[in-house]
Amino acid sequence: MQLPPGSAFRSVLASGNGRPFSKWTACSRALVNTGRFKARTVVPLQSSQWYSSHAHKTDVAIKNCRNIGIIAHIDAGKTTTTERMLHYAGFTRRIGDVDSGDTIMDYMKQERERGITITSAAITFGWKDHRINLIDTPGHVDFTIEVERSIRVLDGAVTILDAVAGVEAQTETVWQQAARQGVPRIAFVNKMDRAGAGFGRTVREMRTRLGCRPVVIQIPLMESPTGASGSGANDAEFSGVVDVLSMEILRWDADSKGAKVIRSPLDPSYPDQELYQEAVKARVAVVEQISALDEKIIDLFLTLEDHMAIETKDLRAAIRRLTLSSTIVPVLCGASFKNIGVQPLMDSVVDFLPSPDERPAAIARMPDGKMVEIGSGGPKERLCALAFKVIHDARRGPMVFVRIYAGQLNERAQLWNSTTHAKERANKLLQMYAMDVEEITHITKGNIGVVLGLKDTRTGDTLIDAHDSRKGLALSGIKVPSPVFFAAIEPMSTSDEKPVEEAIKALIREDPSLGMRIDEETGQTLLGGMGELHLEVAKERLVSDFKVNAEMGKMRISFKETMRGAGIVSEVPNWEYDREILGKRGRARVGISVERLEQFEDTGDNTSASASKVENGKESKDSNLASEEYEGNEIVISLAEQPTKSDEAGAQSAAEKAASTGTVILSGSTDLPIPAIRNAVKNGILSALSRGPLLGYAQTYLKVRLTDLHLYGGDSTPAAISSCVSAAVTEAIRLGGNSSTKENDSNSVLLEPIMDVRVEVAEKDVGTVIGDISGTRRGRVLSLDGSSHEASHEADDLGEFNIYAPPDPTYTGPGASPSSPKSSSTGIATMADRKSIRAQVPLSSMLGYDAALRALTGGTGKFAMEVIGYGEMDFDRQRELIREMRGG
Ligand SMILES: Nc1nc2c(ncn2[C@@H]2O[C@H](COP(=O)(O)OP(=O)(O)OP(=O)(O)O)[C@@H](O)[C@H]2O)c(=O)[nH]1
Repeated sequence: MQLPPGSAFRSVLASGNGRPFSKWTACSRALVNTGRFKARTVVPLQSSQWYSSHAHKTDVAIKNCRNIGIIAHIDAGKTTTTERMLHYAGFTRRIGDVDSGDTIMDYMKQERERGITITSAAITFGWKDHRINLIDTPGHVDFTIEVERSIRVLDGAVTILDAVAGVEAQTETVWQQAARQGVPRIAFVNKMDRAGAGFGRTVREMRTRLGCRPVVIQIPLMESPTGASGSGANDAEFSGVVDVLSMEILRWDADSKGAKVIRSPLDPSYPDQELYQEAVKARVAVVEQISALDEKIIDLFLTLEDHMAIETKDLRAAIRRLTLSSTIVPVLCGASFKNIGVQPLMDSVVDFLPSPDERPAAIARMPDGKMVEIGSGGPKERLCALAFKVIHDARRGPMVFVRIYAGQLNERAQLWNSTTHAKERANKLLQMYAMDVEEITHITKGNIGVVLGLKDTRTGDTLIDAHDSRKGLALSGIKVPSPVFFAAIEPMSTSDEKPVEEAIKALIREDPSLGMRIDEETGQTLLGGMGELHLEVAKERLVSDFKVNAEMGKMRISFKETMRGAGIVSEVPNWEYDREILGKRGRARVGISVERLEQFEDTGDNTSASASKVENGKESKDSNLASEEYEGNEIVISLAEQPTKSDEAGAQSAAEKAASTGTVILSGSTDLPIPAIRNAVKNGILSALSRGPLLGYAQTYLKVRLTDLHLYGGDSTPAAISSCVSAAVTEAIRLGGNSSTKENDSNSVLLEPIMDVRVEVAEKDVGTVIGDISGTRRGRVLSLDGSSHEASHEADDLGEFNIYAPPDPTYTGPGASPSSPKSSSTGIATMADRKSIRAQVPLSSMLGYDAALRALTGGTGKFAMEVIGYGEMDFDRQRELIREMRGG
């Protein structure tokens, strides 16, 4: 399948599971919306290490900050684990229960109703003198930008896996998102109490399906409640963990709801010798795995010559080093629901995940186009913050979640939004806790907080000090994919039109992956989104949160258009525009060239491979100051004024330089400054690209270059320049296209969204599912069982890394350790003998796939998918679609 190079984004789209993703909720928003918002009312809860340590104060040393997120598959236990974290950190008096819907995180209406996470935010709690900012990463794939934006501000991630289900399709997807952004990860294998739990199998799957180096630092403790015969007993249950670094047994006191952790040494005299021997085996494995990767440990090992003699602190320090560099992934286990294993997980967050200053410096683009590092300039560095989330609050206005990359943000600071070029004022600063909201005076570097009072700041914008001269400084923001679905939003009456439009704008400010445009033919307002659920929720929010009267029409796929034939260049060297606009003459003359960008063959390499291709492209474009990317198009406007006549030699060399760099020397006369002209040219190009000639869809994969510009003094207003450029671009596209390959009377072609699909099915269903994908659904199967995936993962060279995975006592399905002693009658084998199919399929063929897959697999199949770009539609489908859309 051909995917042109501009397919820069990879947005997650839809889940193949009847029930969508996570419930971990934007408690901040919920608190506000439900009147639980209590500024200045932080009530210290008793026995909290957090309050006693004062780690919640805003001035916690940066080395003691952790900005982390939990990434997981649906139902893996994210909410359950988070509730325990907050409780054990002393931030909630009681543990909320997911199943009765009374968790801290479960307030937002749509989330309660649908049981999913819609928005993401951050809450702060303390653990062992550290301040942990837990940033929500919603799992539902329709809310892709939520995931991207939270991963963008994370310094580290906890991946929760379900011990019964193992690595699932969606785990892979979110894992890859974190991997693409180089976020260090630790793993927690949850639900170890369930029959069919397979810790060892899950660890092996991490190696084969996630392509990482899992290092097991805990093994499950299985004990008989009757105290019968240790871990080998038939009635053995999950009762704790063995810390193989410290060689200790950890049990949780049920009376204190797991708040008390009881540690006891595991030494050669321990009665359950089977457990002791397994723990020794695990520790030996850790030492061997780490010494192959870390010089300090190999040196220690060569000196001590004993795997058991290397001290815990040395091992932990090495694991930290290797986790920070994303070389290994430490693996822990537990059962959050049974209050087992959460505190060591919190310790691991502190011990193994990076502080903000241990992460590579953030990169920002200076107004002159140069890329610079932000945050490495010491304490005096000026403020630079990224707005990573906007929540609309009816009473207080927008709440903007920011992460500070440099300097400090003070209450009442005058700010400059260098993305929208607008002045802003930080009226109030807030810190969000589990149950409370605290008003604070400042937010320091590396930290996360909420700003009130910002009027025009949107998700992804960069904020700097109002007096900073770097006015256009932009942190590499969150890439916003263009919507792949749209639906008409119909106000109920004319008096509802304005409120509906305003409400949609507010929604888009919160969630830039929504889009709005007006259909020129019907005059309808079209709302675009990343999935059917995404649009449905947006519509519901319009009605319930914004109280507007509107209905939503049928959802449709958002196609794109482009010039037919890769590499084709179409030029309009002299496009003259001379028209009256509102009684005033408008004139300009431009030269434009439009090139259809090269296509590349997506080999089905893992996402990171394709993403890196695009990233490389972006880097090279970034170094060309005149070039910008818009929705897969490249726009090149390099403009220079005419050199003055008095400097003939200078004029000549400037002209030569301009010719060699492709810079256009402005001719004619004008009073407009170059930036204003450039802006007018850009607007003209964007206007032409926003509607294609076939069905009016946005155009993509085009490189549009300004090749000439002549202005006629006062007649060449910005509006005249834009209109002239727009008409020239449209003409170039009309003339372009490869006539030798065109199958109809147009030089343009329709493009459709192409999905990267991961399907998990039982082995017996593989043939049927593959047949369906490659037949009816017009898809291309890339791999079976993640083989190509593994080869191209971030950890390309996993070398001779030997996996250690303990036996799985309650599991005997395929993939179980040979020594697994017991069998399971839970039907889990069907889950475990599953195969993973990876394919590329047009989105239009994936509509309703959830039900179809269930029917094909007797309800056991699962899938996840993300958009990887747009592919050319075949001629018959294009003709059919055009006929349908144009009404015959
Ligand atoms: N047996 C068992 N069940 C658990 C455990 N942890 C979570 N659960 C259950 O698993 C289900 C999902 O847990 P959640 O905490 O809601 O998982 P989540 O990842 O937040 O789920 P979504 O928000 O739906 O994506 C609930 O019914 C929990 O009670 C565990 O350790 N053991």
